[in-house]
Amino acid sequence: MSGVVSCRVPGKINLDLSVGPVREDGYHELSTVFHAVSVYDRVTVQLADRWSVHVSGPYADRVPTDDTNLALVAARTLARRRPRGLRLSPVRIDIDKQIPVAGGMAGGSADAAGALVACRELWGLDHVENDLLEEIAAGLGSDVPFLLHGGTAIGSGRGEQVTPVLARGELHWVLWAGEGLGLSTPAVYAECDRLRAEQGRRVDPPQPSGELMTALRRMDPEAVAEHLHNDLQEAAVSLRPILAEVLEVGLDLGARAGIVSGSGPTVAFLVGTQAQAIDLSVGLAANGPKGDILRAVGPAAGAALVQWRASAPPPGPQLPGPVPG
Ligand SMILES: C[C@@](CO)(OP(=O)(O)O)[C@H](O)COP(=O)(O)OP(=O)(O)OC[C@H]1O[C@@H](n2ccc(N)nc2=O)[C@H](O)[C@@H]1O
Ligand SMILES: Nc1ncnc2c1ncn2[C@@H]1O[C@H](COP(=O)(O)OP(=O)(O)O)[C@@H](O)[C@H]1O
Repeated sequence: MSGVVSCRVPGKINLDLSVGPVREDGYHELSTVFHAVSVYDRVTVQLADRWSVHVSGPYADRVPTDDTNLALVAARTLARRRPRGLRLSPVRIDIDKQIPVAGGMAGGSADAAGALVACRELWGLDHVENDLLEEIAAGLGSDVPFLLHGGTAIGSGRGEQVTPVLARGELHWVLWAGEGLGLSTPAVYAECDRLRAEQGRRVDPPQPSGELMTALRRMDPEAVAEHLHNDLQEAAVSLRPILAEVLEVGLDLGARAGIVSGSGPTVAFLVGTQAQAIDLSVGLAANGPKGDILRAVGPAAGAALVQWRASAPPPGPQLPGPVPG
């Protein structure tokens, strides 16, 4: 196969994040409820003479374009799983980055999942079934398998074991992403451990919340709001105290609940309707600490192929405007 293949992939929030003890491999045992939301990156791949990645979009300047870019790592990892004797061309990867970076929304993992799905198609790797793709995804990062699935799902183990949750209907979210506040995931887990040790807290094995599962089956925003929970929130607020203010302003403005997403610092507010989401977005923009405000609906579908073009467009005249990556 040749041409250009594009994949659309969502960001996630965690409706429940229960962090257990540290394992021997250094990871924490988790029970989480992932929820994909309608904020999407687009990952486009095409055959090229050499490996490269180019990033555009509002958060492009915060994404590495060297060998550490997770989409590039994913494509190269998949290429190593080719059948014996088959030679695969390197690819050029273009990412339209709409998911806030280092925000607890798993944008890097999303790009990795998108690159896996797009490159499998581009290279025609039909032997790579979904199970194998998931195994490769898990090796790339704990959140990556979920971004292949999307929807709402329980994550167990270190988060890489994904079981879909039956949930009908949709939830409306307003997301606040602070400018320049990015948090490193390992630093937030370490702060969580530090706070637990300082307070002498016992750490129990993590459990999914039965009440949240029931609320999700009915997709009742009020009941879901009551059972949102994140064990990393205290650590994220400890490292970025402004998040306490963001949560307070959102709740004062009428959100049913607010929660730090994953390791943060993105804050997700749950509201009842689209109209309430618009009201809250306007209120947060006017009264909240400075940040990007995004409206989203969940659950969103996971990594999905959205475009095949026979060839790359010929280089056109240089028009003023955003410079392509
Ligand atoms: C916190 C969560 C919640 O969904 O997401 P983000 O907020 O980063 O998006 C995840 O657990 C992040 O998953 P991901 O970002 O894929 O992490 P990985 O690359 O696998 O691991 C990065 C580092 O995070 C810590 N880590 C991660 C997962 C886990 N169960 N226990 C951990 O202690 C470890 O320090 C590890 O070295
Ligand atoms: N394609 C990518 N998109 C975003 N970040 C990436 C990417 N590849 C590598 N990274 C690195 O991963 C880090 C974590 O980014 P991200 O996945 O957005 O956050 P989080 O782990 O909080 O969900 C970033 O700071 C960045 O250095």
